[in-house]
Amino acid sequence: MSYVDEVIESVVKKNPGEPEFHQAVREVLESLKPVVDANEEKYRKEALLERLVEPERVIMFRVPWVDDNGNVQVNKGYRVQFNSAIGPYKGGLRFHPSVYLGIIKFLGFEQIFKNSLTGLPIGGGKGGSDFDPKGKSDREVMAFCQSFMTELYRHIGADTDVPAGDIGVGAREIGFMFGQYKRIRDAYEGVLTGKGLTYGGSLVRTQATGYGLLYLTEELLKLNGKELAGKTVAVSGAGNVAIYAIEKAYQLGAKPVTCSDSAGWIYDPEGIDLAALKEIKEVKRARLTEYKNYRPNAEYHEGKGVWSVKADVALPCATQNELQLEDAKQLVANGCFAVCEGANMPTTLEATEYLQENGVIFAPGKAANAGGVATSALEMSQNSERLSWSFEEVDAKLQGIMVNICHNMADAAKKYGNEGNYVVGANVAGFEKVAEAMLAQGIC
Ligand SMILES: NC(=O)C1=CN([C@@H]2O[C@H](COP(=O)(O)OP(=O)(O)OC[C@H]3O[C@@H](n4cnc5c(N)ncnc54)[C@H](O)[C@@H]3O)[C@@H](O)[C@H]2O)C=CC1
Ligand SMILES: O=C(O)CCC(=O)C(=O)O
Repeated sequence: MSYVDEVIESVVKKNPGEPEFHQAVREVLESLKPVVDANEEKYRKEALLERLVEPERVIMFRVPWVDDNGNVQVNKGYRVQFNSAIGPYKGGLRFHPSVYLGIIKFLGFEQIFKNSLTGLPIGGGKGGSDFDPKGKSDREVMAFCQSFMTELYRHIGADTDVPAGDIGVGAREIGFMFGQYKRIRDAYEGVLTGKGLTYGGSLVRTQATGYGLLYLTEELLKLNGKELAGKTVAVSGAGNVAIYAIEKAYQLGAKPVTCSDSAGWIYDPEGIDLAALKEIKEVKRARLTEYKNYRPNAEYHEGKGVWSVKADVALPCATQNELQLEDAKQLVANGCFAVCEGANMPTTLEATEYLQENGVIFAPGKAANAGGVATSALEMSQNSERLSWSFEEVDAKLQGIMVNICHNMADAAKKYGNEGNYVVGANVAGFEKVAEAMLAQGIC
């Protein structure tokens, strides 16, 4: 059995009941085989892969809070500090009822390579809770966030671990958590990113993941002799990533025609009405059923279905494993030629393989959605130097980072004999820097 297969087998055995974590490890390690084979003796001697798949620290805690009816509620809280070889732990917090340890571990593991790909000094971490902000009042969300931070504060800091947002955690939640951290620690520091602009946030962070996804998509299409302008785009999700992916798609001359939430999806052949979408999701925090009030001619369907629409480019921006084999088959049958992941691991392994085998340009999330965390790192830099950069300055840096990621992953794929396989390219390019740093720092 190869070294990679041994480690995958041991991860499955030692981490029972965590299929998403197994999936993420399998996807990364299998694509690293050419690098691992070339360095097997050294890596085995240092147990490099065994250390890579084991988080440096896992923190799990109780989050008690009182709801508007005076009842005590209890949620689970997590922070997985996965790898600090190249910088302080960095990665978002997810508040969603589906959160359990396996989800946070898969996200933290992915974050190691994504953060490395940005070229910035940030390690990998992720956290969250099974708390569901949906349907809660602002007071309840604040009570929860304050309780969450009352435990988390002792494990994080501007130079140790810097959380940010993810599903269910946006500007409102970051604000409540920042306020509580400051109060407990009596320190005004860049301990979280995605902060409001009046208290240390960076311009462009709100838009960064969606914008970055489109910058990379445009560059990757160019690299493959195609262009984004004039193309029809299918987008899933209706949150932070999806909204700003749609916005930038329009700016680059493409036409996004779909979006979705966990209850249903919209097909608007005229192109998604961005102002309506922002009002429904960012202001009213309502369901997509409301979209028909703004655009009576658009279609609303319950359940899943975005990938059945005819589109040239697909951008999954909702959640893990939302694009499955059957969806991939439909996309290919409808002539889709590129899938770029805005969400983390939205495409299953089988669907990814099918897309690649059928000549679809496929950009994995750890490259394609790295613009969010990259801009978070730019927020950290601004906080350290007590300065704020202009929108244009941050946006230009973001664009440069995404173009670099695109070329680095393409070059790495080519170097290891897998030209055009951007899954291999992104994983190898992200891994090489982390591996070198881990080896240089000894057994730790
Ligand atoms: N916010 C960020 O900066 C980054 C987010 N991501 C990833 O992008 C994805 C979306 O995150 P955000 O837009 O930030 O979250 P969000 O909370 O703003 O929006 C999530 C969207 O996905 C939908 N969704 C969630 N679970 C779903 C399910 N089970 N079925 C169908 N739809 C579902 C929600 O209805 C919502 O529209 C996640 O995978 C996240 O990890 C990746 C990089 C950075
Ligand atoms: O901005 C950050 O620190 C993290 C963003 C994030 O959660 C992600 O890249 O998946």
